[in-house]
Amino acid sequence: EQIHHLRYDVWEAAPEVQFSFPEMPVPYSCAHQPSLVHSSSGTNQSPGQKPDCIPKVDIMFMKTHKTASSTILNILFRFGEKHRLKFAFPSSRNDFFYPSLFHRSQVKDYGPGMCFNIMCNHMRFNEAEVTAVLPADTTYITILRDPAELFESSFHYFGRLVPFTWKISGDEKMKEFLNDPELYYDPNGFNSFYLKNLLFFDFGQDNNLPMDDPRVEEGIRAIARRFDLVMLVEHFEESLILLKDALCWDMDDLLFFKLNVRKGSTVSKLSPELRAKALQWNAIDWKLYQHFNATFWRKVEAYGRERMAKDIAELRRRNAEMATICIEGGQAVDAGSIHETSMQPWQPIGEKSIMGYNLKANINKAHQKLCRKMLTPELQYLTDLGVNLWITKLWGQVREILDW
Ligand SMILES: Nc1ncnc2c1ncn2[C@@H]1O[C@H](COP(=O)(O)OS(=O)(=O)O)[C@@H](OP(=O)(O)O)[C@H]1O
Repeated sequence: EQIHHLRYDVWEAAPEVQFSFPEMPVPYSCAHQPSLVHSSSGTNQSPGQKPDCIPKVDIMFMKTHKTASSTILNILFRFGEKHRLKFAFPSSRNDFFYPSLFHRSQVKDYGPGMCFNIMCNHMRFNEAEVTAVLPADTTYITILRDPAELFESSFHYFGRLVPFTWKISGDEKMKEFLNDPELYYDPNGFNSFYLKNLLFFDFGQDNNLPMDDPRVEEGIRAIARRFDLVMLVEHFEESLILLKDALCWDMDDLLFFKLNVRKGSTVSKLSPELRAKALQWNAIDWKLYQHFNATFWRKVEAYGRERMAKDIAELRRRNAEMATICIEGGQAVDAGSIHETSMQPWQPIGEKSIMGYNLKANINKAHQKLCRKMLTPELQYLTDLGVNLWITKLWGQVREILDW
């Protein structure tokens, strides 16, 4: 949930300032290690983990759009707090000036040689700049979603920020668009990337390439080379178990509630025909998804199907237990029914479709803090972690005044 249109109004109005820094690679982690030393003594090991398995704390999470990435962010925020890690955050807003390509100068408090452990906010990926900020052995992770579902979600969430959609008539705008995309789509149109190959664009690639352009394959290969783990929304729990394995984490670290979920009535059903059209329209993302779908299942295979099933059952049991402990009514509710403003998620323009949670009253002391963190939406959590989101807040206030 972002404020991308402001990028142009506020930031692009002034020429973009790109500082140049002396090259100073970050050779090793700067983590505070007490809790890790503790776990390496074997007292905090998950069953099935090697005794010398020390949690990895240097992590780059490429936060793609509409891919359950806010749920993963919440997991990373809690992990970072638990181990007192240093986040490379943006300043003044919740993304690294998306959709401009990432540059190290966008990192809050950045200076040459500075060491950060976790980078996880929305950005347009730019490998050379990202690797300049993080330790050399950082683990790179990301998540993809079926491009038809992603397109549907993005059309709902960002459609109004893409001016060429304004001329689409009727109630079923997405269907209308997919029936003849070329009639409406303008590759140079403002915010057009939200509606074509958004994943490929997020990875810093050109989302308008024809399929036979060699840069499509090259782009996919570059992502495969850089990322250690590519998760899939459709197999979210399997993805988390693979994450636990890749990072030597505990099951405790994976507990989550689904965040940024839309109410069912605002999800447009994709008929098989419409789904085929959405995949054809987002053909690069479909190729990307298929590639990493294959590597994903090879990883599951290597992990062991039975072991995976056992771990998923355990994760589900633990999550259900947490829902009973933390959530009033045990599930997400519409924005209008959320009592605390600090639990209100950011909404798309002109909508109140994103659901949120109410904390249970009288949660036992041992769980109070964890429950609140698990249910706190991204913007509020970022503020709690010390990011001053003045641009985001200003935009929120403008919207309130205009009743958007
Ligand atoms: N755990 C889990 N499993 C499966 N799906 C999940 C999960 N958590 C969130 N979601 C769905 O992800 C969509 C929100 O994605 P993001 O948080 O990445 O959105 S954003 O780009 O940060 O705005 C949003 O999809 P839509 O509801 O289709 O819009 C969420 O419902």
